Amino acid sequence: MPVEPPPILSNVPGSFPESVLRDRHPAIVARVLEGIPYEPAVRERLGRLLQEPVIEPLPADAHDAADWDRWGEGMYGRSWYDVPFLWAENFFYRRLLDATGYYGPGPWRGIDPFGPQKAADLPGAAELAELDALQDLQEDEQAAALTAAALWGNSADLGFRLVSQGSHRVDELVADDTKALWALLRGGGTVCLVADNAGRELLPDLVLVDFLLRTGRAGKVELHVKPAPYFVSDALPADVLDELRRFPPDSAVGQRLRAALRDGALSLHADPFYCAPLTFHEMPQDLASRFAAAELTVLKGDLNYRRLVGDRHWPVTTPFEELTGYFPGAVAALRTVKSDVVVGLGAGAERSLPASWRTSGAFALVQVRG
Ligand SMILES: O=P(O)(O)OC[C@@]1(O)O[C@H](CO)[C@@H](O)[C@@H]1O
Repeated sequence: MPVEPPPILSNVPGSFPESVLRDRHPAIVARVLEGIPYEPAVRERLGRLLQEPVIEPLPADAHDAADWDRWGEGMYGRSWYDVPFLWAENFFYRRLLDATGYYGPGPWRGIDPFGPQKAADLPGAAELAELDALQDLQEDEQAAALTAAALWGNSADLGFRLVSQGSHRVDELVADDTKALWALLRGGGTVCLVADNAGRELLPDLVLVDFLLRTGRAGKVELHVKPAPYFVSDALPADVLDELRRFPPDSAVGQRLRAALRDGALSLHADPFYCAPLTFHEMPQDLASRFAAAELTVLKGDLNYRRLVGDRHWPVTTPFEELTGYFPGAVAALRTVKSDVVVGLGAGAERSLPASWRTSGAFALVQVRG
């Protein structure tokens, strides 16, 4: 295991993490307030969260206050910019839920602050039809098309699109282990798909799940989603159901997915770990056992990648296999590059890439450790 470089903080002027805290978080709050007519007390709490000079802990009576006391040891009372970026982002979303009363006893309990944005981004008939049509292709062509669709779907996250102007199509793969990925998917065992965003990313993910089950490449699929609203568009169990309702009643894909949920070939999981400020190195035993038993675990998205390799200043040439050696079982990352952490590239690979390649969302990677 290579020597660990320091964690990424947000206090470097002009850096990507600084821009997330300074620009993206206020934009996220503004969009939440546009979408839901929250009462004045909620609006005030959200305003105060954005102005907070130093990080305040959760109220002592929050159901998970003890967890956050532990995870946040040494963080409270400091500037949001001076603590690890991964922790700061995670706690921002937890505090946003606290401010909106998501876990409270009042009327806003269980209301997804990002719900209106997610609803507006649900796929339309054209997108569904396009993916449905893939069934007519040869199997290996379907596999390739679905990998690409699941990959570029990841560039559609709503937090990213709030501040990004560019195109959301992936232009180039900076690492492409697609062949190795499919070589691992022949056995009919269990595949864990750790999903990322709802809407335009979850749709190809679901069609991919159907393909895996339909072709016998997976005997079972576990679809892992977030237990609570997180990073704006991250998928919750309710989002999976919303998405399934988008398939027309006569869609064979939709029918098969619903049947797979009913008979257990497809199962949903929403472990609290997925909203904790931790990396996969600290995953709970239940998840570790599931990943160990799976033929392959596919991690979708930028944040899962950061949690897989560690949100640190890794040189890009750090071998992916070494950093993921601790992961219990074979693992694949399918990710549009939308933050600074990238490993597993060849020496000099960066030279031909534009300066903004790590954060533009125009580049992607498929990396596998078998
Ligand atoms: O995990 P996802 O949805 O692919 O991306 C999440 C993201 O947009 O949010 C973080 C910055 O706030 C970055 O990790 C990344 O840019």
